[in-house]
Amino acid sequence: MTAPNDLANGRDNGIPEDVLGAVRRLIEWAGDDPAREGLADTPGRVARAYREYFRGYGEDPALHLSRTFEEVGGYDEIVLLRDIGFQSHCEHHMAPIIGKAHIAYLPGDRVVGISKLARVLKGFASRLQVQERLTAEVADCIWEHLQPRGVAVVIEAAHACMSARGVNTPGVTMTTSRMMGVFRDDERSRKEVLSLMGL
Ligand SMILES: Nc1nc2c(ncn2[C@@H]2O[C@H](COP(=O)(O)OP(=O)(O)OP(=O)(O)O)[C@@H](O)[C@H]2O)c(=O)[nH]1
Ligand SMILES: [Zn+2]
Repeated sequence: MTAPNDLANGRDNGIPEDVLGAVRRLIEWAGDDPAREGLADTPGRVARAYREYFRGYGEDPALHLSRTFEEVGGYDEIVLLRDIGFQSHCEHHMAPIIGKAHIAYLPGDRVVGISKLARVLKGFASRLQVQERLTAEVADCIWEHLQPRGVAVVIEAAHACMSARGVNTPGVTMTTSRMMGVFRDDERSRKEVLSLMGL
């Protein structure tokens, strides 16, 4: 049943009743009363939050790399976007993964607007993920669509499924990386990009 307040404000229009019902059932299963005043609008809020968390299923991150430009004054060194904060959700527990990414590439013929690298990250992060796949998907997408001479992606993140449950160990971060092209093949380039990342 749709909660009265949700009917009044109409914000749950378009959210399937079985989705609202599933959240109500989870609240009940956790031990609370989904009909009490403070929880009456919660299924709608959760459903809308899911739309935000998982908006990545509705987008193709590669499209962010379709607008490139050539005129960069002959610049042919590393381009690095450092400390890009992001959040995702682990596919095992649907718990938050919160961290930062460093994304670098060595341009070939074309460069991309720098915000687009963060958009690619957010697109893949807004899905159920494991950190290894997120890292690989971001690197592969840039490699394939920008055709640079090298790509380096390093992600450092904390997993709420480790800090807030299970092994209950806050303060742990996981680091993953994917190096492609010169950053994989050439030791000096790899060292340079890692040093620019502050690693
Ligand atoms: N490699 C990897 N593991 C992850 C990631 N996110 C969560 N995990 C782990 O996925 C594993 C799932 O293990 P299971 O034994 O199936 O689940 P569980 O019984 O809930 O495990 P615990 O978390 O140890 O309680 C756990 O060890 C998590 O820490 C990730 O991004 N990468
Ligand atoms: Zn997990």
